[in-house]
Amino acid sequence: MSFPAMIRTPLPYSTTKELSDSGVAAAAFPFNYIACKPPAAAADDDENEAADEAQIPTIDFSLLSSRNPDNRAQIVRELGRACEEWGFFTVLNHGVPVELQKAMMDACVGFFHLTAEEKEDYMGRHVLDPIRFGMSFNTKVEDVQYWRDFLKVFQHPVFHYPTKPTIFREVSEGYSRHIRQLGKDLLNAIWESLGLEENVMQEALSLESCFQMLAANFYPPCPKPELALGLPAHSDHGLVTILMQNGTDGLQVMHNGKWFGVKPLPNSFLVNLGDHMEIVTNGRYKSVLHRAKVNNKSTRISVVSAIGPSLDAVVVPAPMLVERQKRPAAFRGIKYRDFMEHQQSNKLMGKSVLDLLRL
Ligand SMILES: O=C(O)CCC(=O)C(=O)O
Ligand SMILES: [Fe+2]
Repeated sequence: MSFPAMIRTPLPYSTTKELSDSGVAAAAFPFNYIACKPPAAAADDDENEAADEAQIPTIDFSLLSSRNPDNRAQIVRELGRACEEWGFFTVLNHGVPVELQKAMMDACVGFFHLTAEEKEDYMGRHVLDPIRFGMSFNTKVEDVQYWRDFLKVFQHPVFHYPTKPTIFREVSEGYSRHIRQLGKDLLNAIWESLGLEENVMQEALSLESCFQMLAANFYPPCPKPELALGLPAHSDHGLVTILMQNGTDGLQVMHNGKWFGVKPLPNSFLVNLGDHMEIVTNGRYKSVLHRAKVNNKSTRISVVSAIGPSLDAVVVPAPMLVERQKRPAAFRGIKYRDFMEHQQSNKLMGKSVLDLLRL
């Protein structure tokens, strides 16, 4: 087995895009980007990646507003099953205009194509800063860097936007409103699937001032995709995450101990449950581990909307569920802001932050 030549000193590129565009990593792959074992040593992992065709649950969102109560009851049951068995599903007929999705994707592309100097305004910021650009996940604490640039923008309860490209403001304002409504409708159906009352949950999580963040991920072509990762295995911090991507695949979700490659259906959103869903349901609906692979052919872009409780909410397992499950609360409460800050300031590692709260 031959290892590629490796660079051991830090590289003078301020973004992953610049590094990819430069072509230097093709000649000598930078040592600090090696996140995976070389293929020959990773035979076990490869076996785990076999099952791409498996059916990820699909939810026809239009049935949630059906006049026929049997249709709604049926889809709520299906949603509950998808949450319980996968923590991950595809949403079809979601009502978000396809032109708006495309415009949002284009605005994100426009941002990543700004010069490194223009993006630098948003670099090196605190993890709770409402607009933040960076590479990898958190370069301050990581030994391994991930093959990714990102833009994170807080959109609710206060709407923020980067000033360039100028179209970003208008497009992301409309997109965030549609996605927030989709998220709220999904949450209400999820509460219903558990027999929880909408207004009780609304109050417990202060959902009128729910936190919403847009994270745009830019994974440029990587000359050694088998050695690098776009993002390592992790769960998201919020309640639900709603994801769209450009035409390039790379997302994998963990299901029954195996990695599943996700190939989204046209005009669909992928939804995964976050750690706060696991906390509030006392472990009944679990957050799902996922990761992003990279490839050596084309840039992959994912645009991810995280929807969570109010940043000031202290989330605990819903008392009604705890009572019904006849087992004690499995998590202690923490303010959502503190949870998020902790996750974003440390190395991204599986469910490491949620694990700290287990009782
Ligand atoms: O790029 C993807 O598909 C996943 C992104 C992701 O997991 C995240 O931003 O939290
Ligand atoms: Fe994620």
